Amino acid sequence: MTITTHAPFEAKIDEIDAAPIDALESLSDELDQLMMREEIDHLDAQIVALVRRRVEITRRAGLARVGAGLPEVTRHAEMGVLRRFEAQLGRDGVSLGMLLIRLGRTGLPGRGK
Ligand SMILES: O=C(O)C(=O)C[C@]1(C(=O)O)C=C[C@@H](O)C=C1
Repeated sequence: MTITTHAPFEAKIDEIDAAPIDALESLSDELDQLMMREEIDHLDAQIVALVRRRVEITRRAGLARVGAGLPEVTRHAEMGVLRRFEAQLGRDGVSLGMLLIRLGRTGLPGRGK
């Protein structure tokens, strides 16, 4: 079970409760920023989990190919990945796709090949 604490929010809400009316706008902006920060952190954690999962699956696919006597790498599939990333994200998408493909080849730090 994951326990999430919202201490920064609670502290901010207490501050808003106690604030004079003319300070409310800037306090509410700070609250928006805290909420956005929390969402960004949450998205980053999801991205990391997805990258880990992708590495695991692509390594398994590579090992299966080797087990079947095929090359570990399939350039055709890699080009398809890069084209899809480019279509969605442009040139930086290609860089991101290459990074993901490379992580699949090298494995994650501390986990061996
Ligand atoms: O699509 C596959 O078959 C994969 O193994 C995945 C993947 C990738 O990272 O996208 C990994 C290695 C291959 O060379 C091609 C593509």
